[in-house]
Amino acid sequence: MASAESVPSAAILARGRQRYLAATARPSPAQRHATTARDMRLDCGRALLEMVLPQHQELSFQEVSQMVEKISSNLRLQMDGNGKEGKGRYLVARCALKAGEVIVSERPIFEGNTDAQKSEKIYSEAFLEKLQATPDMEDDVDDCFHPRSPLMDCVAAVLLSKQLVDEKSASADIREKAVLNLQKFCSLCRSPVQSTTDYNECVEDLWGALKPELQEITSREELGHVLQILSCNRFGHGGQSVQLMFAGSMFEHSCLPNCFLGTACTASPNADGPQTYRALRDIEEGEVLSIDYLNFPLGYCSMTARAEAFQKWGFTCSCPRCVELPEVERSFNCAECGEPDLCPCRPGSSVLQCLSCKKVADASYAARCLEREAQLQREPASPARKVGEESDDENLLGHRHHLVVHALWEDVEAGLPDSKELPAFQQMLEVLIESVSSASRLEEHPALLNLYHLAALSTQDDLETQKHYLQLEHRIMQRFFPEEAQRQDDEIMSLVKPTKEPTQLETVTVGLFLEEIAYFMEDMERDLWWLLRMAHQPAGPPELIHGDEVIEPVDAAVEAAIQKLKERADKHAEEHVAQAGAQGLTAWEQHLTCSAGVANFRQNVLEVRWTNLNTLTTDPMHPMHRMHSLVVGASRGLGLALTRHLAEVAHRAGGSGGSQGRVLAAARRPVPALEEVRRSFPDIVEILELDVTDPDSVSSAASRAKELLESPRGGGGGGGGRGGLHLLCHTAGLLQDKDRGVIPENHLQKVEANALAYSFAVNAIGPLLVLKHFSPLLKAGATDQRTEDSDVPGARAVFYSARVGSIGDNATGGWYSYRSSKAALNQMVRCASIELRRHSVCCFALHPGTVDTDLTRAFARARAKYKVQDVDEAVQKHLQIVESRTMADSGRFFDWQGKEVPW
Ligand SMILES: C[S@@+](CC[C@H](N)C(=O)[O-])C[C@H]1O[C@@H](n2cnc3c(N)ncnc32)[C@H](O)[C@@H]1O
Repeated sequence: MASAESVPSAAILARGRQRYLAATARPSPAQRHATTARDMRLDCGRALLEMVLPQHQELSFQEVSQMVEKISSNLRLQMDGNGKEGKGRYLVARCALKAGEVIVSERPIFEGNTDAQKSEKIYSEAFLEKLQATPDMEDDVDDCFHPRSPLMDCVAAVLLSKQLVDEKSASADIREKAVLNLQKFCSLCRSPVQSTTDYNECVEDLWGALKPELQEITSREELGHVLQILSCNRFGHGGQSVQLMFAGSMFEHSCLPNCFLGTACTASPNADGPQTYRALRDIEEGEVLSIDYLNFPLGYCSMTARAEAFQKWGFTCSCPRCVELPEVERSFNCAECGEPDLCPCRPGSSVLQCLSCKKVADASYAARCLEREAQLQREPASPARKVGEESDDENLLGHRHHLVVHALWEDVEAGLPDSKELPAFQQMLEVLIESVSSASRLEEHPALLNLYHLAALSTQDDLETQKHYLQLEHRIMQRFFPEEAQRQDDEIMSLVKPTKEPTQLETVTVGLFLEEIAYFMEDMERDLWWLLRMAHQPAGPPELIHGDEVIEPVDAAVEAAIQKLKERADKHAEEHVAQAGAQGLTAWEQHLTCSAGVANFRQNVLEVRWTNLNTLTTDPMHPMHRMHSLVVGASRGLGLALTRHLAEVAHRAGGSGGSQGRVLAAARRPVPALEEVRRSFPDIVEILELDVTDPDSVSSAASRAKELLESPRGGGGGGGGRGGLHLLCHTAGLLQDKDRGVIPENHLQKVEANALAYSFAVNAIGPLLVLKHFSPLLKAGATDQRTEDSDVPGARAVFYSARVGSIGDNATGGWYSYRSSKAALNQMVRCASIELRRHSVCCFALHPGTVDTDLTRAFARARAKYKVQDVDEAVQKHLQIVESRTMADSGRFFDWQGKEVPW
């Protein structure tokens, strides 16, 4: 899977400019010093807008801030200096933000792509005959005059927008939008060091190529300014696109940024869709927000090289990486301990100190290292290869030195090598992974997504290692692109889960999914996809949509592929079918499982990469299938659905001799629907009588549960082992009970002491009593399932609370008893989480959303206002949330989408 590799402007911009613009620019030193960045911006700001749109006003700082704050309520715009000095405008967090959280999401004001939609018009109408691409120029889209250059496409977008403002046939709306975009565009910062004259040659060429009608609406000077704005603010996707953002252009730079441009490219690969900036780590309210203008691998270089790059933007970076931290990008091999950790103790220092053994290198060794570095920098040949070929005496550069890393990066970008070179490829990836973490001082970084993915692809012969990389990749995806992780999870799930109706799937995810298979199965991807669907779709395969085209999977080639697969499966059948059969797979799945490649795919991609969605349904080996759970409030609604779902999961996982999970369903009395579930799963489900308002009943239910979990199953089979409980789902709760006078009071005068006390008894005191009496069982279960990873809970307790119980979220008042009893429950969950943390029991509160149950049916208005979820789908989601919680989530409050709710 490709990572979301959008990078800020000047990185790519610098490349584009170097190739064309900078090459043609010949600023005289006098010019360079005569006009500073700030002078340019201020002195020419008004002039530029007047030039572009004579009848319109330049935006003031207040107007720009209001617009920015309207785009995202997380942002505040501030100004440093008086315009001639300081860093100009910059963004600040208005509130605390969590890592991965979206800070701002906006569409580009102007955009250009390699498919050059905008410039095509200008090219065909204006200068096609003058600037036709020759075959040898085909791929050279970095040249800004290439007909498919994204830079030229973006210039064209600006010119066409300007033309539109005066176009009588365009609607007022469209013209207004064009004006606003041009106003925003003209308010952006301009490339500081190079003045308009730097662009003279480029401007001249561009001007000469323009059709007279277009020349009429612009000027050479204006074109120069447009190029300057593009230079300073350009974002882009590799060499494929140029995007001009408005709020996004206000981020300042830091080499240790707290934000990143984090649009998962799989969500909208070609779209002029919104670009998303996210938090790279937790951010406090009032913190200055920054992104890395250079990104990895461009910014992975010496501090001096970075400083040179920043000169193009006219600033000197004063972040800790540029000023005080050891320069890890220039690591040498330590002569004392042999570790590759000897680096300048501060940026630019010639004193080298080892980060491992802490020894300072003697002056002569340091001089040899620095001399070797300088020599390699002067030599054009690849230093990584040179380093590999060095004699011991010259083997001075550490493997994380930027000269080595850049050469490795190039090799890795070339893609997976032949199988015999895979081990070396993995080593390269390991070095790059280490380098990203050490330079960013972060263990989890979005740049690792693609590296982990490649690492997983390159380890197909070692399932355990592959699993490890897929897990790491999935963690990065969830941390930095949570919505995309969820979207993929849902789509993959729909791919492997039986549904009644054939559905449509986007090729984006299917493509990723097939990429995995294709790697193992050569050209059989579409057929395999079809087979997988067949295996799970009683109603036959769905349509596969690619753009507007519906791909018909069933044809002669597919028939042949099926035959081929069957043969392959048969070959492995003897070894595998018995095992697959024991896992309860269908005949088709058995065939698929038997294929070594697909077995890889199933085990590692589905079971690991999409762990949390898959475990409960298709992975019989997952520990959650052998866990013992308790559902309190199991007689109806969510509790009943949870009981049924957990029982199905335990049943599907099969097992015997005590290895099968058990589900204890606690209810005030056993209602017919619950009896029915018990009858369907007699070895799994046990009903416990429990009234949360009666302490004795809770205590005896806990004793009974202990007996059941310790005793032989169903009076005969294996028992529950050490009598532990691994999951407690407390769903019992009360919103209204007319017989007891409990109503959602909308007025103080409707509050009644007895009703209030009863609400508290059911919603707050009851759950705490349940936890009091069942916590010994949870602790035992946690001891049972605890792993070496202290982040992974041994047992989990989820308490169904409600967002209306959040004090921070209460804007409308009312519902006194329900709100306050749920608030009390929240506090109790928090307290218990602290007490139970050291036992590895994770406790948290969950807002289930509006689910189609008896409770919500009584509230027609609420149902109309909120998305009502189907109860079975809802409990599956809840269990995914339960399962993906780590100990860090204990004592917190989440909603049904896994988003945190304020207390
Ligand atoms: C993309 S713009 C950022 C917004 C800009 N500050 C403004 O007022 O519009 C880039 C410019 O911001 C300033 N800048 C960004 N990061 C900076 C930093 N870390 N230190 C000083 N100036 C910085 C430089 O003038 C740079 O040319």
